[in-house]
Amino acid sequence: MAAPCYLGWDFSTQQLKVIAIDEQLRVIYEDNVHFDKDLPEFKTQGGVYIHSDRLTVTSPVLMWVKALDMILEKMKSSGFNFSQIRALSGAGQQHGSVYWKKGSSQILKNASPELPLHQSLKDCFSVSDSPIWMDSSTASQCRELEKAVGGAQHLARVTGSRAYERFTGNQIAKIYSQNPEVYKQTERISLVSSFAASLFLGTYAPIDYSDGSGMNLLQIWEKAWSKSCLDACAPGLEERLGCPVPSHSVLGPISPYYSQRYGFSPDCKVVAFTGDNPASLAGMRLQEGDIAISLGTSDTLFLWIQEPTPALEGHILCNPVDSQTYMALLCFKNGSLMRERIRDDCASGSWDEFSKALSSTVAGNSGNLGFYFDVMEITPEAVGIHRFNRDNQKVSRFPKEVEIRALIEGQFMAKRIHAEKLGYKVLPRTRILATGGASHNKKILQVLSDVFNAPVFTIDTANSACLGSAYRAIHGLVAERNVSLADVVKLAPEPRLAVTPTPGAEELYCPLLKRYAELEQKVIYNPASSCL
Ligand SMILES: O=C(CO)[C@@H](O)[C@H](O)CF
Repeated sequence: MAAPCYLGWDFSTQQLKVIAIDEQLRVIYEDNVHFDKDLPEFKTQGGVYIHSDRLTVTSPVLMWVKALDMILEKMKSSGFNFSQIRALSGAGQQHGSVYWKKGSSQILKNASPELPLHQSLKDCFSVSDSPIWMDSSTASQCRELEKAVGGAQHLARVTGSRAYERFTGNQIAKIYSQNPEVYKQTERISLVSSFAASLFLGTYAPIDYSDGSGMNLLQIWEKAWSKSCLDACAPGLEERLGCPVPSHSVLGPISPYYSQRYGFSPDCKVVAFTGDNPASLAGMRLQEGDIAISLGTSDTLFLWIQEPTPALEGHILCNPVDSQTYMALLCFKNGSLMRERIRDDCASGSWDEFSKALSSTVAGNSGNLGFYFDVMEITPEAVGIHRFNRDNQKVSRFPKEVEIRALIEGQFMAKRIHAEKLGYKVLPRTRILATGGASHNKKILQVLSDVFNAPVFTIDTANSACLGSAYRAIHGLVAERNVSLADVVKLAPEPRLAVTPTPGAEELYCPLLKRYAELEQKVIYNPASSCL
């Protein structure tokens, strides 16, 4: 009898990934299909089409279907034993949407095991190029939605976010207004995550609460669609979306298509798919009070929050592993590219010199503060470089090592301030899980630890969404018995402790954080007086 295993899928922007883990959570198989390289017939760049208006960004839905066919064939020819899979779950890039044409439910249900799925489903989509998260062509729909429901702050309070161009409700509103006939021909609208789950289920899979929180349509407290938001986007939307479900739901057994074509056990369960960031929270095994910081091109914060306060920045989502709590997502666009530019200007392009500068300057930088936004920042909406001395006077430059510390302290103080604005509280048990390029630099992590007054652990999250999906596949089988995800994955490798806060850090940074928040109000982008 083959040892049971669990699959985790990640339908991300550039590739489809799969990971198989055994009962001891050891990875026994992983594979991927890279859209540009392995499916060149679709001619995508980075898995997407950037349209001539530079605002519209889409991906061909049949490419995602064909990638699944391809990866399953690769697994089959590698001799993978599909009959050992007890459950599977997955993730999809958030906010993207898939439009199923009238009659497709029957075609999906009766797909012949003699054919690859992409051949059976080739006429099933009323929109062949799905809008995805990189799209920013729906500014007018965002304004209309906020107006229809009582303003940006009210929309944030109800759905967890103000209106964002990439959010699905606004994308659906654009399709309805520009192609009413296409919308009429559409019997079901999925997110990328629930579309992927549908392929395994052989019928339309419901949207889960967590990924549904990225649509500007779901009431995150009641966990039900907001009628006023639905009506503001398009008529008859509720029946096209179906009812949302808890993210740990077992949706049903895998479609017979997979048993007949690949040898899956008919008892293999499909657990609701979710968004890539919620899946990463599961993969990083975040617990209440933890913060995950991905220090990448843009810096992303995931927070596990009990009592969130939705704000005009950042996003509050239903928590994918505990439907009584929430997760927050904060994106900071000026991340590693900003750090590299200052490294080049002030440390001759060397991280060693950059680190030495951090060691040679005191925590708190003698009261010097800086805001570094080479590109328009998301959190907050601001642009440019703004430096202030200890007396809050604007200055045009800092000595090189002061500039380096002002950048790093400023980036991390902004993260703490905006996390606390969303209701996050640094608790005695708070852990910071750092990942991404800069998480290999201990001097940078020491500043992070001091600003948050919390220990920093490093964790490799290359496949966190995939791994998190495999963890959620296991969790789905026991969630109804109130077993927490943490219990299910306690055998997983622990994050490694990297640094702890310097004694006295909290007393030093508390007043600085207050000053930083006040000065930030001065640098926020105001189109009327753009020359600050
Ligand atoms: O838009 C985002 C989150 O709000 C991105 O992180 C996408 O989920 C990436 F696929």
